[in-house]
Amino acid sequence: MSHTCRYLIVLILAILLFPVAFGPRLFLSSLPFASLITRRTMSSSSAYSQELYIAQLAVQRASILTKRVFHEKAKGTVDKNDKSPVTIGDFGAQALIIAALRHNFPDDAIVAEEEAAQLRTDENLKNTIWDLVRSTKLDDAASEQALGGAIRDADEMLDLIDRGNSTGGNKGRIWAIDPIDGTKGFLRGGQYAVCLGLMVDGDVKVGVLGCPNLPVDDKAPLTADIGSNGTDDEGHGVLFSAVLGQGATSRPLAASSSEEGRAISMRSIPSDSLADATFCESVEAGHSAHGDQASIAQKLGITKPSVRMDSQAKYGSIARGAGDIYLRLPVKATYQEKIWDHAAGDLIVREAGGQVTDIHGNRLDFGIGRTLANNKGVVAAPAASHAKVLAAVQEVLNAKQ
Ligand SMILES: Nc1ncnc2c1ncn2[C@@H]1O[C@H](COP(=O)(O)O)[C@@H](OP(=O)(O)O)[C@H]1O
Ligand SMILES: [Mg+2]
Ligand SMILES: [Mg+2]
Ligand SMILES: [Mg+2]
Repeated sequence: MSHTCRYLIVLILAILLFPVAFGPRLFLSSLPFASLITRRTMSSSSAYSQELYIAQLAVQRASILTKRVFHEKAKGTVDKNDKSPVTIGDFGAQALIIAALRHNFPDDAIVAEEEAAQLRTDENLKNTIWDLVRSTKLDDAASEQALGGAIRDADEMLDLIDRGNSTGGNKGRIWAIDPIDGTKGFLRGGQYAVCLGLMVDGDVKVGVLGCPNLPVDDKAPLTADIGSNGTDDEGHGVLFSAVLGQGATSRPLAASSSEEGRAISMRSIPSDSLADATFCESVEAGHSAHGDQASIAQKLGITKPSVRMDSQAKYGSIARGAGDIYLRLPVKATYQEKIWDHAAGDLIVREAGGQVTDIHGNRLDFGIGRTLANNKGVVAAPAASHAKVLAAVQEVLNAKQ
């Protein structure tokens, strides 16, 4: 065999063996469809896998608490003169999530919606919440252990709730918590979400949404949901998750942590045929401008009526293709959206193939504090049609001026 021939054989062998030697991920990542492959493999060794695992368990545990609150309220066990049951759910869920984060990531900062001041002056309220918190556990002992187990006493619970007082910013690791998003939906037995996101240097890296009243089935048609008395059957309760660069998934909220999530993606609708699109918006007319949103839909040729639902369940729903567009146009020019109302949903939609901006076309800026002070409103749509939707938003808003 000639020298050149031997050289050629070695070269061919090296090319063939390269993927084996350096791992299939490296090989696959060089292929054009790599993002599709990595989207389906949120493996336990990927970046932020521990954060995702803990966030999912923490949201699952907090959702168990909120469901208990809903059903105890429905049975009339909460005194009418007491603080509202949603307040009980908010405080309890926030305490449980922060306990899990403090145990696992003690150096991380936390921005959470609620604070404990009210509880410190109301013994009755404090004890009601403490009763719920100390008795809410995950079924699986190992998972409960991973979250650090029980909170010591009611005073520690109050201190944990107040650990959510970070001012936020664009430095380091900061968790954003909305223990119950869509308070009004929760009270009506409609949609609500337990929301948790991790930002690193102002960029959302991990997002988890627990939606106890959404259908588990990703293909279930999106229906207006202003209240259904709290569904609590096998077919409801979904957990949406995303890690930056790794895609978005959904799985039953009641599933064990070992159950792999299903990859979800937004529906791809050609931007010239938006007539078939489904758009969703808040139930509350005070939270987004229904009139402007109807005009935008009309401009886009959308014929179906909007689907109104509370909370970040809207982000989850469009991310799995149950709807297509989420519009949240400001009612008052002075209102600043809160980071905990959007952090998880923004990432889940983007990782599912969507684009999320404000009404000016800017990405949501989570790095300037507890609010999205640099943004106005939200426009979320499949990436390919976002520009067209945004143009319609701006036409409608400009025509008002
Ligand atoms: N004027 C306003 N404009 C926009 N959002 C508002 C608002 N007043 C309250 N909100 C926010 O709207 C959230 C609910 O959103 P949605 O309308 O999509 O269900 C509330 O979250 P909470 O329910 O956690 O308080 C609250 O933070
Ligand atoms: Mg909220
Ligand atoms: Mg809330
Ligand atoms: Mg609130």
